Amino acid sequence: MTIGVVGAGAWGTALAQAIAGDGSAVTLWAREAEVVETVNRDHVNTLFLPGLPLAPTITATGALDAMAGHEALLIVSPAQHLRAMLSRIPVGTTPLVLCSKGLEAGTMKLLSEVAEEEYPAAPIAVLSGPTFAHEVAAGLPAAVTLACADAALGGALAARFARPAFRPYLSTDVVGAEIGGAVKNVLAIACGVVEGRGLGQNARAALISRGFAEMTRFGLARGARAETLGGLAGLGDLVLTCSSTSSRNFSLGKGLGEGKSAAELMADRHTVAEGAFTAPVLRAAARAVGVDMPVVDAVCALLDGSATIEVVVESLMTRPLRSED
Ligand SMILES: NC(=O)C1=CN([C@@H]2O[C@H](COP(=O)(O)OP(=O)(O)OC[C@H]3O[C@@H](n4cnc5c(N)ncnc54)[C@H](O)[C@@H]3O)[C@@H](O)[C@H]2O)C=CC1
Ligand SMILES: O=C(CO)COP(=O)(O)O
Repeated sequence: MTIGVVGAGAWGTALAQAIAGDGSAVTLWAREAEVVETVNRDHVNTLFLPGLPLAPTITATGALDAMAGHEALLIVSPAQHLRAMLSRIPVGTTPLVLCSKGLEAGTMKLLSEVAEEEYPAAPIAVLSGPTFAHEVAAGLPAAVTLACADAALGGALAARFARPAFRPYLSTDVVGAEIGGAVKNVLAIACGVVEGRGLGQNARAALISRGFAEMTRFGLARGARAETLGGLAGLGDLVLTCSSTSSRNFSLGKGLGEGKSAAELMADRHTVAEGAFTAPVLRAAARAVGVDMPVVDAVCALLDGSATIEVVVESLMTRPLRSED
């Protein structure tokens, strides 16, 4: 099965590197000419994954036409660019493995719904889980959820991607795998705020736990399975990104906690903090299905500057007492 990877940010590059780990050829589409040049000439992605030597069997291209003819395509564009990217690729019936995390602004759609709209004949899979790109690219052990409604295709893709240090677990719950990855980015911002403002380890653990309750409520309302949300793509990724400044979302929250504005923190960044884009979409999507997500609401208020951290913390802590489930 020949593999193409669309999007040469940190994650697309790390996935190409993992797949090329057994000597496989991988085609990597990059938007930036500098990335195409340095990957092909020096076997390094200077812009998004500097300092990590890449396999020589990775060939970068700036031509989307070159992505035709692969047996599977991994799509790793930022969520808000995914539809536009897909519309420019000759996909046809090629299986698409969605590796981005987010919801589409405007439509509130899951990325699998966007892909299905663009290419109704292409089978869709989702690869998601606790995976900092630099660790995967360095060959450190990691495990992911590989979700595909067609279990046989999911199994074939998982077998193609599995490496001694990269272990996919199978699922048929595409919706659950996607919702886990999209929601955890927003919750990671909240945990970063706790860190930046010095609100303590207890508050962070409470946020992870109550945030997971929100993820579960929303996920179940949208048809996800509880086991998926409690697995690698949900709880696993939530724990990872809520605990480390290696997470761009956590770091964004930390900056907010230190008193900087979202506009200041988002200006000039060339890497993506998906949670900032997902938060208002998720708030609207949750309201549309009648699900209460107070932590997500709080993150939205901090991002748009409509409430201070003190107000947000007080309102979370003084909500009417309720049962935990
Ligand atoms: N970095 C990580 O550790 C992981 C990232 N992801 C997800 O992968 C997706 C991509 O993130 P990264 O690879 O980290 O990106 P990145 O932050 O390293 O790089 C930014 C990416 O955005 C692309 N981009 C910028 N403007 C664009 C436009 N107008 N149209 C299309 N593409 C554009 C750039 O070419 C580049 O590929 C995100 O959804 C992220 O949540 C998932 C797992 C791990
Ligand atoms: O999704 C990720 C790890 O699984 C990466 O998290 P950040 O986008 O917050 O860096």
